[in-house]
Amino acid sequence: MSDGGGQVRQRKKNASEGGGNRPRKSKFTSSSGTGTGSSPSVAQQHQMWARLVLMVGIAAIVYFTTFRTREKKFATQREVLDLRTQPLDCSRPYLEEISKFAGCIPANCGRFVSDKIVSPAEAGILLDLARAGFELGQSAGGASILDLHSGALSKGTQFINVYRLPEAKKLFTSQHINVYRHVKDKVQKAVADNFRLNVDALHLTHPTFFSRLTNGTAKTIHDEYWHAHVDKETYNSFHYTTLLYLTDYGKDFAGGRFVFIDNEGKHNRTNVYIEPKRARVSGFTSGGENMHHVEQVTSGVRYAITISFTCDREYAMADPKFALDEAGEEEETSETNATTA
Ligand SMILES: O=C(O)CCC(=O)C(=O)O
Ligand SMILES: [Fe+2]
Repeated sequence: MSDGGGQVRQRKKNASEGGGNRPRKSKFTSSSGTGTGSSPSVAQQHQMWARLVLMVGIAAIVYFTTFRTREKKFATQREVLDLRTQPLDCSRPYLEEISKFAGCIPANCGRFVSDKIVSPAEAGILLDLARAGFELGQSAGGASILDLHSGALSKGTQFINVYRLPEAKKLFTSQHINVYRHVKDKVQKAVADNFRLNVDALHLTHPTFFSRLTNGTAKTIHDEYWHAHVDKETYNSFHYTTLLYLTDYGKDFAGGRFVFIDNEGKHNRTNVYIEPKRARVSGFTSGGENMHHVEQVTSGVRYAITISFTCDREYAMADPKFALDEAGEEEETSETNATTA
């Protein structure tokens, strides 16, 4: 303590002596190399460091108390969930729109996850179907889609119509078709039950598609699957989104968790994670209350199906016919939808 006081007094004295003599003093300092002139003393350096550390500390406290991201696990890989739900307030635009559709208005907006709607065997059959489909075409980047309704299949940097490929005839068996329809019906019922809707007021809509995600470098915008988005904004027709996972996070692939981004006020957010698991179904209202993204896959292959529903009859879509027996007819009527990824 007393040393410090002495130095302060000494500095004051030096300063008053310095007066109009600065050039001479600085010459002396540089030649002697003692560092007593313009270079800070050790005590001064300590003081500077202390101030810097204090400032960084204060900045860190301000940052971490102002911008906070919490993390919650909604469904982990190890759990086997009958049903887990999270009610939420609907976003205003979603509520305004959905209010027009009697029988299709949710009791609450929100989200659910269940491992009991689809059996692992059914998911296995759909995985075989997906693998067989993606044998015929894949994106040059990390995200491929196969839409069995429109026939759209990623190929290189474009989309082709899978139903125009002769090989497709052998691929899609009646077992595949039946399981696909049955699974869709069960998922539709689960959405109706969870949000207390009239199941007949809910219609399958497009795009409903298989996805295959890898860590491949994105070649087009369709490969960039990891951006945060609101489904109602990305796909105008959606009112309820469901996802059926066909492969396992942590076993078949790394990364690739599904993340809801819950913004609480301006600076606080909670990331709510769903770890994909074979046969796991998640469902949620497609408005701004359920902003989400998919983490980038870092290794392996992630397969899932996005099954989407609308309340608007105008956007309703029939089950896929896989009408390969009437291929000629299909070729003319199928539209390649290149906007799904
Ligand atoms: O595959 C997923 O987990 C989510 C995909 C997605 O966000 C979407 O299809 O809109
Ligand atoms: Fe989405």
